[in-house]
Amino acid sequence: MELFEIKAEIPVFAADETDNVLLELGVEGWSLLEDAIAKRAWIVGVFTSAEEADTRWEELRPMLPAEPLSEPERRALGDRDWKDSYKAHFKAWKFGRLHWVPIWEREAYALPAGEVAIWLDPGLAFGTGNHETTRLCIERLIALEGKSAKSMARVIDAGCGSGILALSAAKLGYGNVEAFDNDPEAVRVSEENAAMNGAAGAVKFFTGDLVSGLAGRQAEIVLANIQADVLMRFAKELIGAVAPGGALILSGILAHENEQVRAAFVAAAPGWTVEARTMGEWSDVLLVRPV
Ligand SMILES: C[S@@+](CC[C@H](N)C(=O)[O-])C[C@H]1O[C@@H](n2cnc3c(N)ncnc32)[C@H](O)[C@@H]1O
Repeated sequence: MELFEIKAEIPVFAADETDNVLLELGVEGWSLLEDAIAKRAWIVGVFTSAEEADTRWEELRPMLPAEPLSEPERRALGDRDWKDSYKAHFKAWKFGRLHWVPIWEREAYALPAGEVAIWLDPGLAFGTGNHETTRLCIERLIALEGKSAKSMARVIDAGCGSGILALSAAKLGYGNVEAFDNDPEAVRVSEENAAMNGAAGAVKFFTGDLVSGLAGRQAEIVLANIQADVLMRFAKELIGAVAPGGALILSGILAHENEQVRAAFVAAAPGWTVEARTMGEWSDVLLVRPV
């Protein structure tokens, strides 16, 4: 059965109210999509024909609590289950000798000899690598290769989402990788992804937040791709988890937030070196603790 998606951006301040309207009206076919990091929201409908999508949009539009920011975009999803529509957004990509590939492309994917694939099904967890915030972390992780003996170095992935960063670290040869998320569904997805990559024992995934997950732990590399305000709120815990000589990679930071995040961490970790880079509208911060 062919399906059609209709998608309109709405003001993020109206996201909760829009969700309530959908619930109260009991309207089927619509859902709310939020990007908490980018602070954007969309209303998305999936219907069985383009005409139905347009009719349902005309019915819904007057009931919305706020005007959409633009006219809706329409596209054919093709012959697939709508629950799997997230798959349309995940495209294989590579950096250095690592490739991140949707698991449903496993049979057909041509992996060059000597290169390494990480097969992923992110499900509803964040982390395909198609987002700049993940790529910034991966590029830092690869740039840090060779700075410490990987078999000995410890890695912590705070806010692991699909497990992409932790699994990448394991594939790069880091021998002691731990990863956690405060969303148990993300931990479940990460464990499934680990199993798909034959890395079930290579990474310890667990449910935890930035306090419980970091308590009593230190690593040579600590990765945290979480939004800026959360990073700053838990700066003490993140800094405390970095071993002497180790690195803290922070991402999920909009470029215009970078200065504020950097200032907060420099104040909390005096004497550490700090650098930052931007990718599109996103940025990272790398802090290195003196030995
Ligand atoms: C932007 S995603 C990053 C996922 C993955 N690490 C990546 O780089 O693609 C942020 C993740 O952090 C988790 N998260 C948010 N706040 C958290 C907190 N206080 N403690 C632990 N995890 C948190 C979210 O559930 C989400 O899975």
